[in-house]
Amino acid sequence: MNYQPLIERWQGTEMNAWAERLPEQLAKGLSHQRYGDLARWLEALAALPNLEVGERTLNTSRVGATGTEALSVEAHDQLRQTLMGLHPWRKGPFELFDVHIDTEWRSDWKWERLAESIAPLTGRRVLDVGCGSGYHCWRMAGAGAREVIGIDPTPLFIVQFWALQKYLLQDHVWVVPAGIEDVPAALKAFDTVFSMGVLYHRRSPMDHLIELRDCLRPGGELVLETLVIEGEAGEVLVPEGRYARMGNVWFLPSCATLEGWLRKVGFVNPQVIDVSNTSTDEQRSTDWMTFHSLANFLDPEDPSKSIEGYPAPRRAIVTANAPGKWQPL
Ligand SMILES: Nc1ncnc2c1ncn2[C@@H]1O[C@H](C[S@+](CC[C@H]([NH3+])C(=O)[O-])CC(=O)[O-])[C@@H](O)[C@H]1O
Repeated sequence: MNYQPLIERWQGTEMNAWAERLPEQLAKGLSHQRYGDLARWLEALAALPNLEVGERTLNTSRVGATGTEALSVEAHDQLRQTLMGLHPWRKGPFELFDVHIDTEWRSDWKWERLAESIAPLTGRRVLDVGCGSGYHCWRMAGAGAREVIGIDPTPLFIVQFWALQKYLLQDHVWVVPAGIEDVPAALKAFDTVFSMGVLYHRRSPMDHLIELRDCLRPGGELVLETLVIEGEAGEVLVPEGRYARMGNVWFLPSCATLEGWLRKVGFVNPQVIDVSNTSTDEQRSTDWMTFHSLANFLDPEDPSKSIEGYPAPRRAIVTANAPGKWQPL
């Protein structure tokens, strides 16, 4: 997990402030003292076999790599077992040398819902906040982005990213162990910023939107995906306890409320590009994520409700622009 090339790439550019902070963030975000399982995950990473890659696919549903020739049964099993050592795999799917990593989420479905409705990523510098193991980061690179930086504070996902990167070898795709609060203030360096599945985890949604705005270059595009409720402008659900078994869920606005929040903090032209109920086909337990999943988080008598009696998960994707005129890099 060598971040030195990224630091060198950023030095002396508009990313310099982050280059200076990154060593400290890495030490904190990948600390063996804080994360007891890290040593085991790093062992799995080191045990991945060296395999010759024939083709890499970044712009299809199953992101991954194929070999120049079929793997032996033993090599296939070794790869599968080693990758299984990084359980749970939540975001995907991936396919490495015929090993299909059937993740908890069909993240490709989310990508399909937004890909045609966002500003083309060609040549853009992109930030993906809360990127997990980086599934969407590779899709962004596959769509032509010049540089993709994912951030996620969960160290297992960082190790999963490096496991995939061993075979995908993209020098313009990085996942950094950091939260949005670790991005230097007012960086204004990204052409497109994605925040998907993060806003409802933030105690202060307005502050999150402001942080996202301040990552963007003038006129840059925000792609925001979050849980919403049906309702009018001004309506918002703040679940008192858990929501769909998640403990850290704060604000679920209606789409109209969310658009109002975006305008209030200075975004222009908010557009709802998709609203979908999450199905138990999209989020489910698999061999690669054996814990409970959405089906266990819904009311067994009435799947239109969460197990706590709130409306079942429904997600909206909204785009909006930072103020100003966007110019290509
Ligand atoms: N402060 C933080 N800053 C950044 N990320 C955070 C923070 N706190 C938690 N996360 C990370 O945000 C991700 C949220 S999942 C969305 C994944 C992907 N985007 C998806 O849209 O499929 C939720 C979902 O399943 O919807 C997790 O990987 C956390 O570690």
